[in-house]
Formats: sequence, C-alpha cells, structure tokens
Amino acid sequence: MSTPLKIARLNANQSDFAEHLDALLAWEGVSDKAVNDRVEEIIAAVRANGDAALVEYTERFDGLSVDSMAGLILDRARLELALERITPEQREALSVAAERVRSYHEHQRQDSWRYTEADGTLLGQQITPLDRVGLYVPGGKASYPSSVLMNAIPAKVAGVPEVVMVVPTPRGEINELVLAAACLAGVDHVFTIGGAQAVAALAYGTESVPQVDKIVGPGNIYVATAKRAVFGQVGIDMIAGPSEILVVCDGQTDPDWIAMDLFSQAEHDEDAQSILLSPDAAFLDAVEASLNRLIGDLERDAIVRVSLETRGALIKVDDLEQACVLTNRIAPEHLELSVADPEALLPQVRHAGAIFMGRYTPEALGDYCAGPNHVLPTSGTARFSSPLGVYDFQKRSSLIFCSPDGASELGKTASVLARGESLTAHARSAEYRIKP
Ligand SMILES: NC(=O)c1ccc[n+]([C@@H]2O[C@H](COP(=O)([O-])OP(=O)(O)OC[C@H]3O[C@@H](n4cnc5c(N)ncnc54)[C@H](O)[C@@H]3O)[C@@H](O)[C@H]2O)c1
Ligand SMILES: N[C@H](CO)Cc1c[nH]c[nH+]1
Ligand SMILES: [Zn+2]
Repeated sequence: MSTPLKIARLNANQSDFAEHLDALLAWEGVSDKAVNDRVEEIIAAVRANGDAALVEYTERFDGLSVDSMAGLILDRARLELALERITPEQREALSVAAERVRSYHEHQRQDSWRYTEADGTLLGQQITPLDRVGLYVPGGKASYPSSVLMNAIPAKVAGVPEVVMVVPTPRGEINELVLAAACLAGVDHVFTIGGAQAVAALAYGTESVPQVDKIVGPGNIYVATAKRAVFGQVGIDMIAGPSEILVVCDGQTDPDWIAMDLFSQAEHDEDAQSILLSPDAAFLDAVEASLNRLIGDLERDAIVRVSLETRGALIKVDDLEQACVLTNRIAPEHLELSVADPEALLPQVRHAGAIFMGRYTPEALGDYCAGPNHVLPTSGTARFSSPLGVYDFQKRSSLIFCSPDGASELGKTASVLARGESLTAHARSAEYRIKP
C-alpha cells in the first residue's frame, strides 16, 4: 500500500471555500517571467537563425542530436512505413477513430450563403479554407496519436490544402502510431521539433519549415506561451493548457470507475486537474478509498500523485443544482455528468468544453474515438471558447453586390453617415452612384 494521497477535501459551504477554489484553479501563475523570457529568447533565435536554431534547441531540450535540419524532417514514405509497421489491431483502432472523428466533423462544415434583395442587391458570406496550417502535436511526456487525428482531420474536412505537423521526439524516440495517424489523416509535412522553437518556426518560417497562417493544438507551458507570443503574426486556435476533468456524481456510480476517471486526466501532467463534486459525503469517502487502493497499480502514479495532491479536490455540495453552479464557475475542459438523468442537468450547464453524459460515458472515450474533438478550452476559457473544429480552419469573406437601384438607395444613407464623420471622399464616392 502506497502513502495515503493528500487530496483536498472541501465543502462548498465552508466559509473559505471561494478562496480554496480560486487557489486550486489558478494555473495562469505558472507562466512566470522565467518562462516568458525563455520563450521570447527562443522565438528571437529561430527568427534570426532559422533551421540552425531548430537543430540547436532540439539537441538542448529534446536530447536529439542531428547533423542538419534534414535529420528532423519525415517524408510521406516514412509515414506510410509507420502505417505498415504498426499492428493490425492498432491500424484498425486508428482507422475506426479516424472515421468517427471525420464523420462527426463533417457536420461542422460551414457553407457559403447569400440572399438577394428586391432591388437586385446581393449579400452573403463566402467560406474558404485556410491555405496552410500548423499542427502542434505534444510529445514531451507522452505521445499523442489521437491528437494527430483531432488536429489534422478537421483541417482536411475544411479543405486546407497544406497541413504541417510538428511533434517533438525526445532522444529521437519516434512513436510509430503518431506517424501512422499522420499518414491516415493526410498530413503533408512532418518535422520532429517541439516546444517554443517549433511554434516559432511555424509562425515565421525557416529555410525548411513553411510559414503557416494558423497554429493549432495543445502543448505544455512553453508551447502555450509561444502561441500567445506569435498570435497576430499567425492565428491560433486557443491556449490549451494542462488537461482537466470535473466529475459531477450523484453517488450511484461505482467509486472505482470515478477514481479511474479522475486518474485518467491526472496522468497527463503534474499540472493536470481532476475534481469531483458530489452531494454524497459517504461516496466521496468511497472514491478517496478507491483512489488510494488503485493508485499503486498505475504506471504513471508519480505524475498522478503530484497532480491530485496539488490541483485535485473532492468537494461536497448540497445537491446537483449547486454542483452545476460550481461547474459554471470552474468552466472545465471536460465535464462528466455521472448521474441517473444527465439530460435534466444539461440546461443548467453553460460552461464546459465537452460534456460526457451518464455513467457509461467516461471522458477517455472522448479522448480517442467518440468523434468530437479532444482539443478543448482549458483553465476556465470554456466561458468564451469552443472545441477545436472545422470552423477553426475556415474563414469568412463578406459578399456585397449592389444593383444600380440598390446603390442609389444605399448611397443616400451612406452619404449622410459619411458627412457626419467628415469623411467627404466616402460621401462623394457614394453620391456618384445616386440616381438623379
Ligand atoms: N488539451 C488537449 O487537447 C491536450 C491533448 C494532449 C495533451 N495535452 C496537454 O499537453 C501537454 C503536453 O506537454 P508535454 O510536455 O508532454 O509535451 P510538449 O510537446 O507540449 O512539450 C515538449 C517540449 O517542451 C519544450 N521544453 C521542455 N522543457 C523545456 C525547458 N526547460 N525550456 C524550454 N523548452 C522546454 C521542449 O522543446 C519539448 O520539445 C500536457 O500538459 C498535456 O496535458 C492537452
Ligand atoms: N485528455 C486530453 C485532452 O485534454 C487528450 C488526450 C489524448 N490522449 C489521451 N487524452
Ligand atoms: Zn486524456
């Protein structure tokens, strides 16, 4: 039996609960000055020295030494080889997941639209895919073939012609499943680089890495800080930080199941966050006992322990309504409604990246193969952000066509407003089209 877990036990009604919760949720503070300075320095070096900086940082941070940038490029043939090398069972699982992700995302494709007014004026919106996007696939502490599918498939469904993937391969250890997933998803270029240097390369381009229009995908604090720094030079999807799970349980699910659901996100990272809310104090005790009994069986028990002891909590609430109020305050990346009637709670949930409904819907299924995207807003940003989707790879252009009659009518309105702004060239431009 390992040392008992020191996971926070809180009651939503205790007088200092709000302070405890704020402290638990604070992650922004981790992106401190030292990280910011290092990221700025890395970006500047990549801009100045291109491929040479990538080779140097890859040796320094990933322990991978290559003679030149050529050693960090994987061509299509290498991706196809990976697809052959993995086991038939893995190939089947990847294909099933890829197909489910693809068909879910097909529903998200936005189409151009237009309408015509009585005088022949046409208005609308033209939807086009981005030209070239960069996918960041994390690879520091774990490899994520599933993240390759989740990033690349929506881009391809949107019609992006060129998809550039970066993935660190610490000490040169290549994960064949990651490459096989890239092959299946139709990724066009793969570079084995990571961290802030990979983000900088995608944003500014180097001799080998093509400059992209938008960078998507999750990563650690260096990746997140770099994405924030290059925003404006390129688009970004969101700042996806450490994984999070919030479980709301009525106390009737097997405590071992809930313990494992909490572990499932804690095992990503020491900074990952797993929280359980339940109105049943005895159930919280039972889950705590399960956590203590099961943690010893985990391969990543050391990471899980730090995550649960520093950022985890088991919280007693009055009822499921109070649990929903707290859910909206936390705005978690993943919300599990492990209750008898999840539909009944749904109207009360306003902020969550993805909502897993019912006892038989563990978050892990969504991570791999349910279909919806697993790149989701974290750290409370579900208040204003949405899951990564096809819409992130499409952009909109407004369409305006004025008939002569339409221009004459609109010209009168525009003229008045332009003169009100003292912009007389605007006014005269509009007035030329007014019929006498
Ligand atoms: N939200 C999602 O959809 C999702 C999916 C998968 C993973 N994740 C999260 O992504 C994160 C992945 O992090 P990771 O570390 O495993 O991989 P990562 O690829 O994000 O980071 C590894 C890179 O970080 C850089 N780095 C590490 N230490 C550094 C240092 N001291 N100075 C400068 N650079 C340094 C290195 O360049 C290395 O290549 C985890 O937090 C995980 O929870 C999120
Ligand atoms: N839970 C992660 C997103 O927060 C995604 C993932 C990939 N593999 C396993 N899990
Ligand atoms: Zn996960």
